[in-house]
Amino acid sequence: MIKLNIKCNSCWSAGCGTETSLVIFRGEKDLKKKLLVMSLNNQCRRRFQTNMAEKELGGSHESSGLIAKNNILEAKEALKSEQDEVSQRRNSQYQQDLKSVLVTSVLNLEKLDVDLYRGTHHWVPRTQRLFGGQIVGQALVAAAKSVSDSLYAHSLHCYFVRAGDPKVPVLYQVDRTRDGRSFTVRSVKAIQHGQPILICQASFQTLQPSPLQHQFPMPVVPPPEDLLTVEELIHHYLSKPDLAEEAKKGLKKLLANEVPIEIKPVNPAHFYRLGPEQPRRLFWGRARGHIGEGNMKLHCCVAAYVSDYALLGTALLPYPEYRAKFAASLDHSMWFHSTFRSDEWMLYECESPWAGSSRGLVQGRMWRRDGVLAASCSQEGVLRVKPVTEPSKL
Ligand SMILES: CC(C)(COP(=O)(O)OP(=O)(O)OC[C@H]1O[C@@H](n2cnc3c(N)ncnc32)[C@H](O)[C@@H]1OP(=O)(O)O)[C@@H](O)C(=O)NCCC(=O)NCCSC(=O)CCCCC(=O)O
Repeated sequence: MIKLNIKCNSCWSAGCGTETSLVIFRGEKDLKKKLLVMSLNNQCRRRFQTNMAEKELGGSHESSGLIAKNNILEAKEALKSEQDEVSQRRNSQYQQDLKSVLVTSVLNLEKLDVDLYRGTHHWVPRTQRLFGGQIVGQALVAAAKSVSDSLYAHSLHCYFVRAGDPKVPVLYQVDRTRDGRSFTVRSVKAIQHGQPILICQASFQTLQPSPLQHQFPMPVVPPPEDLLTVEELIHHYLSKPDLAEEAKKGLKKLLANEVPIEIKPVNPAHFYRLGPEQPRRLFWGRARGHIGEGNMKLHCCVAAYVSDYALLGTALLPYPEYRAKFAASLDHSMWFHSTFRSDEWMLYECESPWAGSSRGLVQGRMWRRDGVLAASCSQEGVLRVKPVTEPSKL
C-alpha cells in the first residue's frame, strides 16, 4: 500500500485547501479497485487532478513499497478508468432515471384543445408566487407547438401581469398572430382564475445564413469542473461552527428546494451577497438531468426557464445593507442566437446597468462553454427593500 499526502487544488474557490490522502493498493487484479482516494472532503476526491498527484509523487510522501513512475501511470490509468465508469454510469442513469423533470413534467404541457394547453408546477419559490421562468418556459412550449419543425425560436417578450397561484394549474391560450415567409409570430396568454398572469409574444424564424456575424467574447472564468455546486457550497457554509442559527435555517431551507437547475457560482461571495459588489454575477448552469440532442425548440424553452433564475437579484448586489421585502419580475425578453444544449453547462453572465424607482433592470448572456453566445435576455423587476438588521455570518 502506498499512501501519499497531496493537496487538493480544486476547492480553493470555497477556501477549502483540504489535505487529501491518496492510497494506492498494489497487486490487485482489477486496476479500478487499486485507486482509492480517501478524502476529508468528498469534493477533493471527485475533483482530484492527476497532475497534482504527479507533482507530489516526486516530493514528500509516505511509502511502504516502491514508488516509481509506473505508479503515476497506474494512478492516472485507474483514475481515468474510474472517471470513465462514473461518466458511463452518469449517462445511463441520466437516460433511465434522471431524465430532466423539466422535460418530463414542467414543460410537458397537456393539450386541452386546439392551441389550448395546461401546465403544472414543480418548484415554487418561497415567495409562494409561481416562478416566472416556469411561466415563460411553458408559454414558449405552447407557442412552439403551433409552428412547423423547420422554424426556430429566436425571441420572446413577456409581461408578468399578475402573480401566479401555485395552487392551481396554468392555462396557455395561443393566438396564431402571423405566419410569414421567414418569421412567424405567436401571442400566448397564460391564464389562472379566468385572468391573464402573463402575456407573451414569441417569434420563430426559418434558418437563414448571413455574412454578418459577430458576438462579444465570453468572459474568462474557471471551468465548471473546478467549481462547487450551490448544494456543495451550502454544506460547506453549514459546517462553519460560528454560523448564526437564522442563517443555518435559511440555508437548510435552500437545500430542501427542488430547483430543477444545477448551479455552480463562479464567485460564491457574489452569489450570496456577502459584501458590496458590482451588480454583476456569473454562474455555470444547466438543467438537472438528461434532455438529449435534437429538439432545439425544447432547449430554448428550458433556457427560458433557467434565464429567470438568480437574474433579478443581481440588481441587489451593491446593497448588502438592504434585503428585498418584495421582488418580482415585471417583464422578460429573450433572444436565441445559436444552437445549444440546455442540459450541458452554460455560463450565465448577469448584470444590472440600472436601478431606481423601486425597479431594477437586469441583463443576461448565456454562453456555451466553447465561447459561443447562445442567448441573451433582459428583464425589469420591482424591488422593494428594507434595511438588514444583522450582517450575514456565512
Ligand atoms: C405586483 C405587480 C408587480 C404589480 O404591482 P401593483 O400594480 O402595485 O399591484 P397591486 O396589486 O396594486 O399591489 C401588489 C402588492 O404590492 C403592494 N404595493 C403596491 N404598490 C406599493 C408601494 N408603492 N409600496 C409598497 N407596497 C406597494 C400592494 O399593497 C400589494 O401588496 P399585498 O396587498 O400585500 O399583495 C403585479 O404586476 C404582479 O404581481 N405581477 C407578477 C409578478 C410575478 O409574479 N413575476 C414572476 C415571479 S418573480 C420570479 O419568478 C423571480 C423568481 C426569482 C427566483 C430566484 O432567483 O431565486
